[in-house]
Amino acid sequence: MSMNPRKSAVQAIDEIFERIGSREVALFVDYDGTLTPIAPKPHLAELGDAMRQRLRALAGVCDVAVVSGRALADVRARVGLDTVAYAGSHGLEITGASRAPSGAHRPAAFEGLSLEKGRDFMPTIARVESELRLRTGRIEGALVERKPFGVGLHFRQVADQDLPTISKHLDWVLREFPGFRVTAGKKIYDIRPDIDWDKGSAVRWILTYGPNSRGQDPLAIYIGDDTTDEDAFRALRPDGVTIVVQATPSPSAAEYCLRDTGQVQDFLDALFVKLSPSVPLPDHSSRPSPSASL
Ligand SMILES: O=P(O)(O)OC[C@H]1O[C@H](O[C@H]2O[C@H](CO)[C@@H](O)[C@H](O)[C@H]2O)[C@H](O)[C@@H](O)[C@@H]1O
Repeated sequence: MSMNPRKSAVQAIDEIFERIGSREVALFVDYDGTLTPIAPKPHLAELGDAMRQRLRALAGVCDVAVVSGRALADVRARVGLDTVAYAGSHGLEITGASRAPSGAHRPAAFEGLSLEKGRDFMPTIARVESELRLRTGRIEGALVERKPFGVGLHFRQVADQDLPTISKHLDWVLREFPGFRVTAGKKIYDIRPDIDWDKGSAVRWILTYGPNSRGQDPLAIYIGDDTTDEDAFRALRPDGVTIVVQATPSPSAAEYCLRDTGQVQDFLDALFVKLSPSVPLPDHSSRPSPSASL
């Protein structure tokens, strides 16, 4: 992981455009902390209309996929666009766009792709979920989030003195249910099947079986902010354009950075202009507020 001063993707926009050249772009974006500012609780992280408009517009000029740690059904409902593809449960479930963008003369993004990894783990995941609910149910602020292929244990609202108890229960579950691994994200422990598959494998799979099957060699652009996005950064370098969203410089495998979701929006605007110079930008009126402290 590099701590070298990273270039801002907004300031390095000309360099990124040079890398795009005449290639098609495949745009991958993470959800929490990238498209929406981090919120106190998972259900509060709603996608702003301005960001949705940008994704919709971009889906008309390049293939777009939202790659999230959330359940695929959850992130799809939050984004609410059927012209983009989705990967949920940190890449363990994938689906191509269900519709082509109207009037854009392009096929649906990553058309026909569909994948589920870790189905064999589902019965055990249900047991992990119920054990965690049982054991952390009395801890004020602890929240268990079930995804089809994993379980999130949130502690953003948990008092500092209760954090060791959270860790103790997590350790117990990991001992009791071998075959799982845990990723520490932003005030969350994500318990997922210990298989060789992550957001990096997911985007590589999408690139292999998506656009390439139409005879293209797109340039991947990946924007993300969290631990599991690092897998995608590593998988896509050196060809892909990798952009970490972070308020202060911290170690990351990404080549470029953006400060917050407001800058993500600025970058998406610039990308849209590059890919479709003759089409007017969507409305600029509503901007997300910068990410709160992470
Ligand atoms: O890969 P992502 O789309 O970034 O998902 C990562 C996790 O995001 C969500 O949790 C995080 O965001 C919440 C809302 O902003 C916040 O309250 C929480 O503390 C963060 O960890 C989501 O709930 C998780 O399932 C994802 O794994």
